Amino acid sequence: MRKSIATVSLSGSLDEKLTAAAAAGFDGVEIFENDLIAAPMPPEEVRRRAADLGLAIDLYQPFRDFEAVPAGTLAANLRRAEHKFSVMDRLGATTLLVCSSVSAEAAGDDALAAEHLHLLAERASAHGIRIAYEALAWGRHVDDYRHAWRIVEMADHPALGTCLDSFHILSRGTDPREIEDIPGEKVFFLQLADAPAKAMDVLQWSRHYRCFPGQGDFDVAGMLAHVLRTGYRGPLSLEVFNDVFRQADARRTAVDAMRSLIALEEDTAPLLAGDRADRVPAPRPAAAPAESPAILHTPPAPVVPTGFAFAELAVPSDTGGLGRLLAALGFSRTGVHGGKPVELWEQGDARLLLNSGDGRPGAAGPHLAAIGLESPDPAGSVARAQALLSPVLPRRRAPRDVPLDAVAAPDGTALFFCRTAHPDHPSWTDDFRGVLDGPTPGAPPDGDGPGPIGVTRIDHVALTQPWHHFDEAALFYRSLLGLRAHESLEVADLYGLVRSRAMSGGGDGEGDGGASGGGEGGGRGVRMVLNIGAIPGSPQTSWQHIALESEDIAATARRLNDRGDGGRVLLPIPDNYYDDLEARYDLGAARHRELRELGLLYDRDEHGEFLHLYTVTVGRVFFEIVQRIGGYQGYGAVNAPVRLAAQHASTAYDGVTRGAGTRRRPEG
Ligand SMILES: O=C(O)c1ccc(O)c(O)c1
Ligand SMILES: [Mg+2]
Repeated sequence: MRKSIATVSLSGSLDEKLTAAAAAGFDGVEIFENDLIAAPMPPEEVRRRAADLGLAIDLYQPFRDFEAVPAGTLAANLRRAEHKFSVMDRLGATTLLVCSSVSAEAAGDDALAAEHLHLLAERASAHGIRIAYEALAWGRHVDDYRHAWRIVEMADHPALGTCLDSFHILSRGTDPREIEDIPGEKVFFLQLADAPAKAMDVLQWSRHYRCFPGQGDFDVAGMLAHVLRTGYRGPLSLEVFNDVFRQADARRTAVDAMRSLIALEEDTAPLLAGDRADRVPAPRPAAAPAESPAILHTPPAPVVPTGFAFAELAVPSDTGGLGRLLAALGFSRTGVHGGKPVELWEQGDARLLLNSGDGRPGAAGPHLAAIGLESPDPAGSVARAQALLSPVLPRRRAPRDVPLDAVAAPDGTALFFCRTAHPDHPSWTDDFRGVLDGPTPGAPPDGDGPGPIGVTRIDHVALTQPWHHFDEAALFYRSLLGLRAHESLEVADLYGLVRSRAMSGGGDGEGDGGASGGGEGGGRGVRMVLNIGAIPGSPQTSWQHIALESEDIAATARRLNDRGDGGRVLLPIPDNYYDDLEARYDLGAARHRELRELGLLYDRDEHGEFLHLYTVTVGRVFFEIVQRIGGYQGYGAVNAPVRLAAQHASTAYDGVTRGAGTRRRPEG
């Protein structure tokens, strides 16, 4: 369907807004009056500029406090309207949004409101203009779309219709099903916005917290399906008042906005496809056939990753402290790239790349630069990513390298789509045939490392997003990879509150813990966690981490401690944590003692239990080792505050000594 965006949703001058909307592929815009008033261009030039950019001006808005007023005010309001009509003539805009009155002068008199709107529509039609009447959720007398529609119906003028706005409908919990009682040709406009669930004044909620569909808690797709069943075929237009978007880069916001509409169409299509023929309204003269879900454009289907191929860490110049940490954690250096300073480290099916040639300038030590995802169809993954407007990275990194498909996530992380060691597809691991320049650090002279500790695979990867790009990133990863988003959590840090959202998918046992394995490539799917990053200048740190799976974490922890590595590389957990754990759960004295001695953290959910431990941090990165027992679905978020506090107490790891401020740990 045609896609539009209100200029109020983007930052900058009117010209910057139009440019950004066009660059992101929008077909049209709603011009918000304040944006025009403040613009140095006359309306004719705005019209030309929009036309040059290929943008239609689909709506001019808002016209406020018009209806059901005393006679004197009505005369003044009609005069005001005539001025707007002439501005619209100059702009070439043919639909004016009138929002329900908030004025104390307005009467709660539907017949009077209808009479006045009829008058307005009559004046508008002389200019070839249509009036779209919208119920604001905080309108003085009209705050419900059904009420606005009753008045429009009563006014009965061909140039008068209604404007539906998902925020006003869904914020108040109004039943959206009655939308289907409105004839599609009387829905003159459709505005879409999502919002996070909040118990607050609806006007403040609307003006500050709206977000793009898929980024909040509303069922926007469900509402859109109702609207499309009326036969409405006008634009899908985003009208998002949001404090962050008002400040953010307009071009980036516009891409985020477009991605959200593409994903919304995709989410809505199956709702319409399920329509029975007898539920589809008879086609109305002015409307396109309603039975065709093909009106919704859908991108290539997601190729859900079946697992992690690798995680790539950028390290400043030599692998140093991080290499020693990996060796202590039982990884072996098994290969080096033929043409670049990139090492492959492995343990079980967990593969890590240490790239010392790709440090981002100014990056504070090692950071997670790329994620390799196992894809049953790497080309399909890239096609999906492109359809969702993610930049595709150059396909071949060097002439001899195995071709690897990769795209850039909004946070700069590169996502590679891999087919590891599969007969039909070249494997990226073939690039790692270079000659190692010595044994794994910490290894005996002839050995390849101090030896594995039972790590089997990457369980999940946690990325930190700048606070103002969190919703964008969550929508990106979820829609691109076809993952299911879990509930948003808040975790207390010593110096802040970390918002955290997990997403997962692609496992054979998805939804029941994914513990069964099997499937293509033994895929158990991917789990990712997005955490909100620190506000610049805050002592909170934007850590990233890689969680590794062990099938027997107690044995893993014991092995680390027995060889003296535990005390060096593990994050110490305070005794207070274990005292509290004993109060919360009765796991038996022996088990409590073991958890305390080994420094393991514990959680459980309705599916099973979770045991985990953390390493110290190198640069921005640390590792977690986890064991999921019986299909536990979470991430141990309840323990994150203890981890964050311990991390603040522990200084950066140099590969030799543990940081200051740490406390005793059994050394085996
Ligand atoms: O917040 C407002 O005033 C406002 C104005 C116009 C709209 O379409 C709307 O949804 C809200
Ligand atoms: Mg609106």
